[in-house]
Amino acid sequence: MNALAATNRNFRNAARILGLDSKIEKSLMIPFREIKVECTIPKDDGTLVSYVGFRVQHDNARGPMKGGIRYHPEVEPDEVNALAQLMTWKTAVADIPYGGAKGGIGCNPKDLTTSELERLTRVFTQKIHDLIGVHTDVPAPDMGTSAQTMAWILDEYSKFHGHSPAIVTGKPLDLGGSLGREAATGRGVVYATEVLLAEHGKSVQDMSFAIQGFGNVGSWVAKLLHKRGAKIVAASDVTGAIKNPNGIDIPALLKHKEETGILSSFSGGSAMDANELLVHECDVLIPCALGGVLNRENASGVKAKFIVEAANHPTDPEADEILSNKGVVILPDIYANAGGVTVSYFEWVQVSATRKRSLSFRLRSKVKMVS
Ligand SMILES: NC(=O)C1=CN([C@@H]2O[C@H](COP(=O)(O)OP(=O)(O)OC[C@H]3O[C@@H](n4cnc5c(N)ncnc54)[C@H](O)[C@@H]3O)[C@@H](O)[C@H]2O)C=CC1
Ligand SMILES: O=C(O)CCC(=O)C(=O)O
Repeated sequence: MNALAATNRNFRNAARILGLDSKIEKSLMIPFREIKVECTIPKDDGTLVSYVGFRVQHDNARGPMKGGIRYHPEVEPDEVNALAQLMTWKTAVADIPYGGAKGGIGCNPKDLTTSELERLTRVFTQKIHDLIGVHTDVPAPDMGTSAQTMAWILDEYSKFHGHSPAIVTGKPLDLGGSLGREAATGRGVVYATEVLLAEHGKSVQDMSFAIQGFGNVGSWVAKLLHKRGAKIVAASDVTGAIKNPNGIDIPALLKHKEETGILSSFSGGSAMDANELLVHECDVLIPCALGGVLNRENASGVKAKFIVEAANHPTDPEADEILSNKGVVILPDIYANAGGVTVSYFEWVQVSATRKRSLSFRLRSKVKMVS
């Protein structure tokens, strides 16, 4: 199902349960602003290449709009709209004073060199700089982007508006980033999983896990679960999947991935088809990659008793219904993965407070010099 249709359907159901006024329901389904920009850059060999960049600002009733920037070939308007809407609900669930936004560029970052990625990020920032702002819309990393991407945005934005470290979160520590932001989404997923299992009289040590996606979120989830003594029986990324019924040695897998870039060639498990991971034998399935991966085609084959949505909207509404009928417990994305945006909020507050202190210090020094 189309990502926006799915998100709207879930929202309409929630609105009905809440007894939300139909006029408010309608206004919340229409985004505050949708931005679409052309981003043309010279590649390293001098040829020009054009991409389309998006930023959807969904709602700002509770505070500045907040959400990641994704670089992925499947980035398209409906998907970004859906993700922006989810950010509004997520910041409300986490009770942080933000609204929701999301952005992205339809590109494959793996096909671009570092300097091409830098040029693309800077051009995108030039196109949107007057529509984002420290108190209006604050981007962060998402799939295919990182602290480095945020540093480029910060630098480019600051050329127009003066040094503005609070314009992005998830930036490098040297530029005012927060300790723990990189791990925060995965850590939040693990805390949420522990609470969910405890409610069912279980603990992570008793359970077997399958993890789809081994990037920022998936690798932190795996690392932290493994540290707690959980058994991870399957893991995947875009290059393939591996399984080991006795539990994968996660630190060794992380090292292997860093050295080779290929998860499925790890000798501590046997390779399997990446799609198989979703229907692999396990107690808890944690999708940490793309949206819509659980759908009517594969939902009936899911063996897990619990699904923790670390990715955004990994379960489409048709799959939701099939899984619920099977008694599978699903922990929704807007709760399960809210650790990232929560630490982003702390980073934003810290850097804003530091900037205010340093401005008032500079002002006091000037007054002193004058007097
Ligand atoms: N980074 C963050 O702080 C947050 C991320 N999320 C969500 O978590 C998910 C993952 O984000 P990140 O880890 O940041 O992205 P990332 O770019 O660091 O990692 C994505 C991972 O997914 C894998 N992948 C891509 N296609 C796949 C496929 N077809 N099958 C299996 N694996 C595949 C990639 O190989 C990579 O390992 C996304 O849905 C994102 O929106 C949610 C909240 C915050
Ligand atoms: O940290 C942030 O501001 C946004 C994180 C994000 O994009 C998400 O939670 O999906």
